[in-house]
Amino acid sequence: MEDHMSYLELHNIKKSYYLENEEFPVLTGIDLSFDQGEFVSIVGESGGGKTTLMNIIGGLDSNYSGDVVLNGKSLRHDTAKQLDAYRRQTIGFIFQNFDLISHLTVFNNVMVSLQMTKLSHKQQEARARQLLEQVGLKDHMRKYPNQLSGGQKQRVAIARALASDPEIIIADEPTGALDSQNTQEILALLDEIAKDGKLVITVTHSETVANHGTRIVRLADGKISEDKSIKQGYEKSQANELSTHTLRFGATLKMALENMRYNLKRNLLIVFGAAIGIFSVIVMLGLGNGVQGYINHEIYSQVNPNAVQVTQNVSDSSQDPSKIVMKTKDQNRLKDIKNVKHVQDGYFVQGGTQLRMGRKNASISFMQTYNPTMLTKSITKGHAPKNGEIMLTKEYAQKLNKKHPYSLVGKKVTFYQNALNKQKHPVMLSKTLKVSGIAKANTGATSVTYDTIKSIYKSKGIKIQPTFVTVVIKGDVKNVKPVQNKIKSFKNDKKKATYQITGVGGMVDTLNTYITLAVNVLATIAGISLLVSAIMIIVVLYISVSERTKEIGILRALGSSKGSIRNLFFSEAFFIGLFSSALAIGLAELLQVVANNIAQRGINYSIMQITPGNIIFGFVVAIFISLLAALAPAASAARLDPIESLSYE
Ligand SMILES: Nc1ncnc2c1ncn2[C@@H]1O[C@H](COP(=O)(O)OP(=O)(O)OP(=O)(O)O)[C@@H](O)[C@H]1O
Repeated sequence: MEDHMSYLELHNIKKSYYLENEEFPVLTGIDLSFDQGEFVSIVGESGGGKTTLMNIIGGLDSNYSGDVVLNGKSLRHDTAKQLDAYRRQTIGFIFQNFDLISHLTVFNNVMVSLQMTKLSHKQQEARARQLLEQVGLKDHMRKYPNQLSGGQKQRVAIARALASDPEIIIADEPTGALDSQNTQEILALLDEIAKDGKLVITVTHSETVANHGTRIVRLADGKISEDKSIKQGYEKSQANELSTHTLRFGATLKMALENMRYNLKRNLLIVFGAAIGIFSVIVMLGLGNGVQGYINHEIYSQVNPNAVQVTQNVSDSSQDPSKIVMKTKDQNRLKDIKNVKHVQDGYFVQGGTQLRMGRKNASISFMQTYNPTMLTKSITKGHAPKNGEIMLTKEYAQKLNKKHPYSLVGKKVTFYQNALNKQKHPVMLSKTLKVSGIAKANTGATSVTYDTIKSIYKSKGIKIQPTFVTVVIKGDVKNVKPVQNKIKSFKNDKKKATYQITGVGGMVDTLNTYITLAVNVLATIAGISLLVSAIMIIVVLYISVSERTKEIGILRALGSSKGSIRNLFFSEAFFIGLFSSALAIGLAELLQVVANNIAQRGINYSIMQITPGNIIFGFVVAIFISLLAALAPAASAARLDPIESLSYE
């Protein structure tokens, strides 16, 4: 009859394993009570269910019948989160095979547990140092587990188990892998812990270990066959467990970094592989900007971007000449558009034009009135035509003077033009004009002023009306597009566009649309390598999960929640994304320097222009894709069963 309540009580614990519906009972009704200050050894034949019982006591297994009661409170109804907290705070595990995390130093192995306590970072470090000194590892803190002897590894495990100052230490064959010398030392440490008033429960096959404790419990056929006290238990501890929380995101980030550093070569390759995709996308975007800029630069060096030529939209090719006239009504409408400075009359002279100078002739297929779309800087010699003057392209000037086309500037030429008069009779117009200047080869450049052409026609009684107008736009080039869009938006009664934008302005617009399209297609193709990168990251993370199954089991035993395990892999993916985008951007910038250097020499223009927006885009896309790729592997890591993970080889 119990007249007092023990610290830890097991009530009628039963557990069976099932293989294809066949029941294998392992524990068939265990009743035990333990108190603080006891050092209990559980012995029994192999396969007798000792480990199974420890997993139940340790909160790793909740699939049993019966009850575990801690300090009067049953674990039965604890949620998964409460069991995590129980393992973190109340239980310290020590395993036969030490189960240290191989990519963390001795110090950091202990820190993993301490990071789950609410101590400040300073206090955590101080406690890690103090615990390692306590187990005699003062000089080995910076080593990795594979640089330690078996006995030393087990001391690290003990220091780690003590991190949160838990009340219960569970040691499953803690000396099973050790020689007799080390066994003695580890037993002495466990005895110390019990003396401090903790409850130490070990599973053992060794009589030496069993005789070292205060009590021996024997298991046979799933039941307790013997329970004997060999020594008086120690005084119960006065110290309190430290309060804890699960592994925080900052800690998982740090662990992910340490893991990447431990497998440096492999991770560098992964980062490099992932960088290729981002690199090609950024390069494509940068080249797109550059090519577009270059083409616009080339075009705008010959024409004025702030002026657009507008005609009536005569798609139905009707021969009615009155339909192509830009009437006052049209002009006023255009003048009223926001940012339009003024609208200027223009006239196309098509066919039947001849120039004569001395005995030389040049026939001109197309000519228009001089207007502000032409840039004065495209005039190589002389100036724009004034009234009574004509500007020639170099091509036509050469027809009149092959050797010295520029010598024509200032000379007189006779202009002949076939036309129909009011009575529809052919007449020949003629007028002597002075050559004002020679412009770069460009069809629109052979030109006279609107007033000049008007007066030439008027001399034969023919009245002309503007066949196009030039709309001049105020201020910045960025005002041009809205004006163009507005012009295109006017509709006639057939719901068709009333006007058409002709000349280079319209062409630039179309060209830019095509370039943007081409760049997007290329960037999408480059994006396919992003997909390859993403698949690679998924594969790598799955491999990482299976490689680190044991580590996941250890972390779960130490009390990390599923969420922390998930975060561990998200952290790793985050770094892969971050580092690969940084590498990709670095490489792209480097390529940009080289490419622009070459381009400057060739075409005098920086052909690759990576914008800050492109860089931010690269970072965001890389990290987003990496995190997306981590979704499935991280979830599968979090789903792993802690007991199975711990026994994973
Ligand atoms: N996941 C499992 N599925 C099926 N059977 C299991 C599983 N885990 C353990 N067992 C079985 O339950 C029994 C008890 O196993 P347990 O590991 O608890 O024994 P043990 O007393 O710790 O043995 P040992 O002293 O050899 O370590 C064994 O027969 C084992 O085969």
